[in-house]
Amino acid sequence: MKQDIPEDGTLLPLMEEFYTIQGEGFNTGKAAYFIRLGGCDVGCHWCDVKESWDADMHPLTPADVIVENADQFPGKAVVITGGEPLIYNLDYLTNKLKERGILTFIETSGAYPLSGNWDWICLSPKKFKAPRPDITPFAHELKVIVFNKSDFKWAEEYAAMVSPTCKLYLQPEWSKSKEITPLIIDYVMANPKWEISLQTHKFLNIP
Ligand SMILES: C[S@@+](CC[C@H](N)C(=O)[O-])C[C@H]1O[C@@H](n2cnc3c(N)ncnc32)[C@H](O)[C@@H]1O
Ligand SMILES: Nc1nc2[nH]cc(C(=O)O)c2c(=O)[nH]1
Ligand code: SF4
Ligand SMILES: [Mg+2]
Repeated sequence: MKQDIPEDGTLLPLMEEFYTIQGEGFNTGKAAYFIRLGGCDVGCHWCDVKESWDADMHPLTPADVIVENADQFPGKAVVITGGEPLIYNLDYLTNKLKERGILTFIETSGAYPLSGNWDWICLSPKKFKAPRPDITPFAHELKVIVFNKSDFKWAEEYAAMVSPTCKLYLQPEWSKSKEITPLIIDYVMANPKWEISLQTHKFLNIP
C-alpha cells in the first residue's frame, strides 16, 4: 500500500541514518550525520543505493525524531541524501536542525523543487531526469558523475549554468572507475577549474 506522506515535511520516509565522514566533494573528510530518505524516480542505472528508490519500503519517521537523533553526535553537521531528498518539503526538517546550530548539507539531483534552509547544496545532475533549471544558481558544489566520455560535455553544460563561485567536481562512476579515473585526471589537468572527487568512504570501508 502506498504511504500517505504529509506535505508539510513533518513525517519523512527514513531509509537509514548514520554518523560517518563525508566521503565526497567539497566537505570530504568532515564528520557528519547522514539522513537517507527513501524515494527516487530518476533511474540512474549505476545508482549505488537502488534500495532507496521505493519510498514505501522506508518507515515514515517524525522529522523531530530525526533532529533529536542527529543532535546526539558531536559533529554538528548533517548530510541529507537519498533517494532523492527534494521529493519532500525539507523546510521543517532543516529549520529544526538549524535551531540547534546544526549545519545542513544536501546531496541532490535537482530534479525536484528546491526546499529547505541549506548551508551547502551539492547538485549532481543526471541525464536520466535533468535538474530543474531554477536550482542551478543555488548550488555551492556541482558534482558530475562520469560514466563515459560524453559526460564531460554534460558536465560543461552545467558548469555554464551554476554561479561563478560554485565548486566544480568530476567523480568517477564507481564500477567504471578503473577506466574513467585516468580520463578525469587528464581532464582536470587540462581544465583546472574542475577538481576530482573520489568516493573516499568506499576506500576507507566506512558507511
Ligand atoms: C545516491 S545519491 C543520493 C542523492 C541524489 N539522489 C543525487 O543523486 O544526488 C548520492 C551521491 O552519490 C552519487 N552516486 C550515486 N551512485 C554512484 C556511483 N555508482 N558512482 C559514483 N557516484 C555515485 C550521486 O551522483 C550523488 O552525488
Ligand atoms: N561517507 C559517505 N559519504 C557520502 N557522500 C555522499 C553519500 C551519499 O550516498 O549521498 C555518502 C555516503 O553514503 N557515505
Ligand atoms: S538520482 Fe541519486 S538516488 Fe536517484 S537513482 Fe540517481 S544516484 Fe540514485
Ligand atoms: Mg553513497
